[in-house]
Amino acid sequence: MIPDVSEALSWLEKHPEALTGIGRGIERESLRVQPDGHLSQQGHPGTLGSALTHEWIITDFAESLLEFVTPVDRDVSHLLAFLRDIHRHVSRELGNERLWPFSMPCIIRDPENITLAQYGTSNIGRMKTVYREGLKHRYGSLMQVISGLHYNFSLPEAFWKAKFAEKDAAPDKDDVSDGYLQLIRNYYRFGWVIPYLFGASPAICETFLPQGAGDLPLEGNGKGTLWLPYATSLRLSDLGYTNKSQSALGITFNSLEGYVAALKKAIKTPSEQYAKLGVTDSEGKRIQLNTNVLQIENELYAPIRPKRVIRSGEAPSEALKRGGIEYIEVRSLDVNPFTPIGINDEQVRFLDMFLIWCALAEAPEMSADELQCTRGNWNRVVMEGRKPGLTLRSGCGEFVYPLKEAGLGLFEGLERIAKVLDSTQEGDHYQQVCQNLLRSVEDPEQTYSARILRDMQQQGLAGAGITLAEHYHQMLVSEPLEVLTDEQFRHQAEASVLAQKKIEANDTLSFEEYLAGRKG
Ligand SMILES: Nc1ncnc2c1ncn2[C@@H]1O[C@H](COP(=O)(O)OP(=O)(O)OP(=O)(O)O)[C@@H](O)[C@H]1O
Ligand SMILES: N[C@@H](CCC(=O)O)C(=O)O
Ligand SMILES: N[C@@H](CS)C(=O)O
Repeated sequence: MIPDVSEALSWLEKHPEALTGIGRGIERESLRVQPDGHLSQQGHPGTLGSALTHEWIITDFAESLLEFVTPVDRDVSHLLAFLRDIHRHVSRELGNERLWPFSMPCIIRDPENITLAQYGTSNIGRMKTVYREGLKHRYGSLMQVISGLHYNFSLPEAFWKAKFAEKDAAPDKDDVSDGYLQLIRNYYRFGWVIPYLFGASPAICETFLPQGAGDLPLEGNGKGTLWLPYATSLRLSDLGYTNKSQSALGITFNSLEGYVAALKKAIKTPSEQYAKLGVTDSEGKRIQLNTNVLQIENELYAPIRPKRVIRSGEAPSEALKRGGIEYIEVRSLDVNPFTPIGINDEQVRFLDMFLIWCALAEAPEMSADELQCTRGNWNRVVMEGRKPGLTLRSGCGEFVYPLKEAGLGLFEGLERIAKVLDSTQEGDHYQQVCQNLLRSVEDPEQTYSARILRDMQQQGLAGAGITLAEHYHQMLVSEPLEVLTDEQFRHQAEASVLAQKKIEANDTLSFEEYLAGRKG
């Protein structure tokens, strides 16, 4: 089931320089909650600046759903210190509010109390809020306040030069795009290892399922916390931040042209279901940007996305067409509850190794149906990944491969990559991470989901969340800033407010003209 990458590994071992300069960026989401764990009803704190234009501190779906974004970084410790400084600064500005430490939301009795994120009166600001109105009507606000941790990753030019060394010319943007598409196809085939190791949403609050659990064999503590005994990431299940109907979009990753064409088609294809909602409500207020399957390209909820930094007004797919794939966005990480900042050094280093492995392993082209078959392994892992003897499948075949064997096979390759990565710097951090995570492959009860489930069963999800939120708050507010300064945060907040005002002052089109002119 696990492809043999020894040939590719041998060229990598000859070119350790190919792994110097990996680019990384993190987006961490977290709900602002009241001390009792209920969702904040306050607006985005003014001292944090504008959520529309701030470089590091924005909001996702809801006014209370913070999102912290780090710039690209090539040093793991600096990246995590930057992210921690953002958490330290924001925590100091929250007053009696706290940052929810889990992916699955806290106690939300009435989803109507979830205020959509507000971005001011400019056309782009109004568009972002109408987009969220559409998400609310299409998927419901409860799904949209699930918090994720997105890991952005790029390989250095030296990697592509070594990989395409047999070509007489230096690799061009099409070679690099094809290399990232190979990585993405392998991510669909083997990325289930991420929720297995790091999934941290085995439980939910019963308020998350107002319509009930259907035929899911959920267990509970009789006090509002529900779980599946072997679940790893309900966030990635059909209960969570996914949309089954999107599998019909025919998105494939065999060529960049094919991917872009399918994405552009999806934002132009009317949806009968969403047409029934209408574009405006009975009072003429816009309730979605349009009635297409995807309102904008961001609405494609894929576990991984090919990306290029966009220019002002450019759609993500247009940036990809312009310059090819620049980096990839891994969207399958739950918020890690064992650290105040949602991700730790071990996860960053594992992802480095795994994504390099995905870029090396052979990855035959995959049809939309074959991509859909890979969901089978992901669904098994998110719903019951820790079940003893669980089996996975290769392609669309039978479920005959024990997860443990597949995991051990994968780690054989990762350990060779770890040695190359460690050879480029001090210490044996990457090899240590492999050794530590192998314990979770051998024993599912060492995984993140097993560990946090025990806490949630004992204290209840809300109780465990409130305790952790308070503990992390006290920790963060007591720590001095490490790589940023108060002055930089003050400047960022002021500059973001001025930038928003400038956008609002420079609008020339009406809102409807602006929407009509948007490309994605
Ligand atoms: N070359 C790169 N390599 C690795 N990470 C990158 C690279 N370029 C940008 N990033 C990271 O990607 C992330 C981009 O996040 P940002 O929210 O700014 O854009 P986005 O993800 O396109 O927006 P949205 O979240 O609305 O889709 C940042 O963390 C940034 O550091
Ligand atoms: N909150 C979503 C991501 C929102 C977005 O698409 O950026 C998640 O859980 O990952
Ligand atoms: N970030 C999510 C919710 S706003 C999206 O873009 O769809």
